[in-house]
Amino acid sequence: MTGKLILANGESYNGHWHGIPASMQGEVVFFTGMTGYEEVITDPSYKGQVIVFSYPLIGQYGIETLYAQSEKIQVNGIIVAELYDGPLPKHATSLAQFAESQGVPLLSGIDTRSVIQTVRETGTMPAQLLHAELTEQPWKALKTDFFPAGENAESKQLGDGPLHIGLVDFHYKSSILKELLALGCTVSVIPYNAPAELPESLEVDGLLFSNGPGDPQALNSRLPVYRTWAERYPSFGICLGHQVIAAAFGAKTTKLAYGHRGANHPVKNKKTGRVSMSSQNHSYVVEADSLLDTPFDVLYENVNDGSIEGLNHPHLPITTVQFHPEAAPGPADHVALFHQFLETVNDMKKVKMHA
Ligand SMILES: NC(=O)CC[C@H](N)C(=O)O
Repeated sequence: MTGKLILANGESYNGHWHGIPASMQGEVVFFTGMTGYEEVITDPSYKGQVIVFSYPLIGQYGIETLYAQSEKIQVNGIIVAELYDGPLPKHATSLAQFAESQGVPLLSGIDTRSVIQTVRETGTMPAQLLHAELTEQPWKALKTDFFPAGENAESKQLGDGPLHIGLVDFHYKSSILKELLALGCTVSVIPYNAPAELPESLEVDGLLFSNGPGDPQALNSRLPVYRTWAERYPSFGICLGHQVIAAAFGAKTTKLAYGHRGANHPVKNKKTGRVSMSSQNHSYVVEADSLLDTPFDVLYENVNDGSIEGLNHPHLPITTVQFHPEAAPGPADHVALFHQFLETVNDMKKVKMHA
C-alpha cells in the first residue's frame, strides 16, 4: 500500500501507508530524539500535528503503553524513514499496529531528511497524508480550538499525600501527574476553565500549570484568573503553563519558525551558569523583550538560540520552565525542579499553619 505526504508548499513524498485508507491534515513538525516515539505520539501537546521523526529507524522496541502520556495517540499522522519490523519485547505491540488500531495513519519510507530540511528552511506548515486510493483534499484551517469557552467546575482527586497540588489542566502529560504522585502528593486536576474560586475551595497548597497544545494566546481571556492563582499559591509552570503564567503577568508570546522538539536541548541556568540537557516540545516562546514589562527574572535560557527557557518571580514563589522536567521522553536532569517546587509548597504551608 502506498500513500503520500503533501506539504502546503507543494512538495510531495511517496511512502508506504500503514492503516486504513484515509486522508488527514495537520501542522507538520519534527522530533529529533533517538527514542521516545511512544511518549511523543501520545503527548497531548502534539494534538493535531503531523510528527516527523528525524531518527532514521523508529519502532525498535514497539509500544508498551507504559510510557503513554495520555489514553490515546494525539498526533494526526506519523512519518518515519524506516519502520522497524523485527522481534519485539513480549508485551509490546508494533508501532504500526498501535497506530492502525487508533485510526492514525503512519507513512514509512519517507525521505525525512528532506522533509525536515524544508521545515527548517520554511517553517512549520500544514501537511496532508493521503492514501493512494484517495484524491487530494482541499486544505482546511489547522485545528486551534483546544480550549473551548465556558466554565467547568469538575475536578478529580488522586493520591493521598500530605501536600495537595492543583494540576491546572491544559491537557497535561501523564508523566507530570505520575511525578507528583510518586513524590507523595495529593493531586487535584483543575480544568483550565475552572471557576476562579476552585483552588481555594479544594484547599490546594500549590499549583502546577501543565503543558498543552496550540497557541497560548487561546487562553488570553483566562489570564486574569491565572494571575490571581499564581499570586496566591506557590506555582510551577511547565511549557504551555510557563507561557500562560508569563502572559498573565504581561509578557508576550511568539511562534518560532519550527520549534524545539527533541530530547537533548541544552539549557543554561542563568543563576548558576550550569548547562543541562532538557526534553522539549514547543513552537511558542515567551518574547525576551516583553519580560521588561513583567516582574520576572530569566532563570533558564536556550543555549542554541538564546530563547527564554524558564522564569522566576523575584518575590513570589513562582517558577516556570519552557522545557519538560518530568523527563519522558528524554533526560532526567531536571527532576530536581519538582523537588524544589514541593519544598517551597511545604515551607509555605508551614508558614500558613503557624500564622
Ligand atoms: N509542550 C507544550 O506545553 C507546548 C506548548 C505550546 N503548545 C507550544 O507549542 O509552544
